[in-house]
Amino acid sequence: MPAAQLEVANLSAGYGQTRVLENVSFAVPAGSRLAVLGRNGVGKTTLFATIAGQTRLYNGTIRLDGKELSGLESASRARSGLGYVPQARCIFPSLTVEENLLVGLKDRERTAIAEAYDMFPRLQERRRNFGSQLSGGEQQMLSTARTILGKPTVLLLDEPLEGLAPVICEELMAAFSKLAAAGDMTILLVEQRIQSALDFADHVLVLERGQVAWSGTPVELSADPATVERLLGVGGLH
Ligand SMILES: Nc1ncnc2c1ncn2[C@@H]1O[C@H](COP(=O)(O)OP(=O)(O)OP(=O)(O)O)[C@@H](O)[C@H]1O
Repeated sequence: MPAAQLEVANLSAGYGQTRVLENVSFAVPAGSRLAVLGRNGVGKTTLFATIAGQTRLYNGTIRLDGKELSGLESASRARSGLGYVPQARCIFPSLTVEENLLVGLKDRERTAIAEAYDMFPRLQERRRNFGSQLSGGEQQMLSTARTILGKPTVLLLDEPLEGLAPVICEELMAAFSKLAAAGDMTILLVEQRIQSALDFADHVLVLERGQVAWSGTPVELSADPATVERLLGVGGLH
């Protein structure tokens, strides 16, 4: 399946009575890469969790290639093509790397695992290790690989670089870029490492207090240090 377009319109969502997102709208063209940035607590994770069906939606629509997702359970959204790699790396610690990969596959061919190993050769080297024995970076690779084996057409990556060493960050970002270049997935990335996100993305959305505060290209954002300082709180990006 080719990459899909994601359209979010007038989205308001939160947890119970707590409203976090207010009237968020944006569209991500098929095959493109969107970075979602913002200070801590502005609602980035809530946005991804809402798209994935894991929060309370008060209002709005979420369309994947025109198909409305908002009434569907999380599992149905995944079957419709939505891949979600949450901030908390989702792996089974007591299963081996290979067993972790097989869990999602059910009756699909095992050959799909070769694609995961091709993307993350480290996982092949460690295929007999338990999830609990992996480094943070390897856990992120495994969590991402498990989602990708579901062949999503839109992929949400929530802070994949959190807590990882620079060399592992580079390895992961190179793998994500390769994935994006293959054209099968539209990728949305939440990341605190702003420069890595800007290097990756072709469009940027900045949230502030649950609303879209800025939208444009990485070049436009990099050229606007006042906006960067105001919305992201960093004095220059390098
Ligand atoms: N399960 C929850 N129940 C109630 N409030 C929550 C819950 N999860 C998050 N929040 C609140 O929602 C707001 C947005 O949090 P969210 O995690 O979406 O922000 P974020 O931009 O991803 O932050 P960070 O960069 O720190 O991960 C915060 O005020 C947070 O306290």
